[in-house]
Amino acid sequence: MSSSWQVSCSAAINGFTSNTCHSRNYYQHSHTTSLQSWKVDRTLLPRKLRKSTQRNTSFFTQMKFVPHCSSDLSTSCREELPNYLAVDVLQDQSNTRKGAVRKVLVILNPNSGFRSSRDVFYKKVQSKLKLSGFVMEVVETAYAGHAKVLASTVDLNKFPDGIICVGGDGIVNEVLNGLLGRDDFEVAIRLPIGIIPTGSDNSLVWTILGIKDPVSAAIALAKGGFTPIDVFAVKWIQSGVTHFGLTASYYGFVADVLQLSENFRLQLGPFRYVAAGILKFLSLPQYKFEVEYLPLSPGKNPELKQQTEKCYEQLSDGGKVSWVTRKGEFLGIFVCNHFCKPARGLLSPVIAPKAQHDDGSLDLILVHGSGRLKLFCFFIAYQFCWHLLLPYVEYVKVL
Ligand SMILES: Nc1ncnc2c1ncn2[C@@H]1O[C@H](COP(=O)(O)OP(=O)(O)OP(=O)(O)O)[C@@H](O)[C@H]1O
Repeated sequence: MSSSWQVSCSAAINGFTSNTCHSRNYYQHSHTTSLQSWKVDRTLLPRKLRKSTQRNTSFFTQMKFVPHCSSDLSTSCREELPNYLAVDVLQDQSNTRKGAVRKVLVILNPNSGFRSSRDVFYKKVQSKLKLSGFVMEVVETAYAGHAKVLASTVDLNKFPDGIICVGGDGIVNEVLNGLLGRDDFEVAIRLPIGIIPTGSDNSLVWTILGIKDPVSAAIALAKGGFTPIDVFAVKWIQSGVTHFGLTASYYGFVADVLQLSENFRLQLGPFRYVAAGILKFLSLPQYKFEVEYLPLSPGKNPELKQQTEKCYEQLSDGGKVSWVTRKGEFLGIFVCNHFCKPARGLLSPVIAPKAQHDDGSLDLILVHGSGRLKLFCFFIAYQFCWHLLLPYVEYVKVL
């Protein structure tokens, strides 16, 4: 069986954000057959959108996205961002200045993580947001995909200041895809997305802003500001379906684990990943992929020279950048938009230590080979962030 997909990165997000090292900000592609053959056809539209002037101050992300048009991307994204006034989270609501009122839709997933979203939001977060001027309409998701439907149909005029997601990376990803799937996506993508992390992992918030508890997230939201984040797109060529993401796209072992883990969500909650990992490890299939990628030219960023050297040698003559092909057995392929730091775990290792969430490129990690021993060594090394030193691991920045 073969599948083909295309990745394009044609946008950036300003503000804060959405997740995954696990996640659903990441796309999970996997097969359960013993031998997998995938054709990977990736196109990354290289323009970076301008960033918010207020950075790293909140969980609000504001997207500016122009899909599939590299030429006019920069001009299409020059509009000024809404100016979020910083307010004191402790101020009394009666003193809230005119203009500081922020009307937002809150999408709450009651099933996220340990299913504590309701408790966390109503007991610890809501009052703080109210005090800082948020006027909220709260909708609880009733089924998987509900957040996407809400984001794709919401009246943008009713909630001009954004959507706050109370949940994990999956909910954020649904909102992202809902907004980008609208007919008026060019307007919708300017809507900020905020996150109150109550999910299993919330890698996006943790990685990019260093915040993992909901109260800190609420305070960050109250303070205002944006964090720019690139958006990448994964297009399944055969079906024509496109998914957007902020965190990563996984293929091979990790993708299979994420997929399998969904079977244990109800029983195990966040511990489902460990159970699925052990099961998949014990029944490890062989994964065979054909990957084509466009390495980032070292000329564009001298600091990246070392990282891309290996691949750059393979580029064609005349300074013309060409695709690099890798074919064979892989334990896994990671395509990361940020360095992917899991919010849980003792050592908090990162998968792609050089990945930047706002640099207009993706970091590709190819784990060559097959077999449990190699996989075990990879994950042990990963715990100490030594995995890139392994001879069968290739790391390259790609467009
Ligand atoms: N009411 C619901 N019932 C069942 N599934 C839901 C419901 N609401 C949302 N979902 C699904 O649950 C998925 C996971 O939700 P979410 O990301 O909030 O939590 P999580 O998986 O615990 O956290 P993380 O994504 O950080 O690991 C979402 O992608 C969504 O499709």
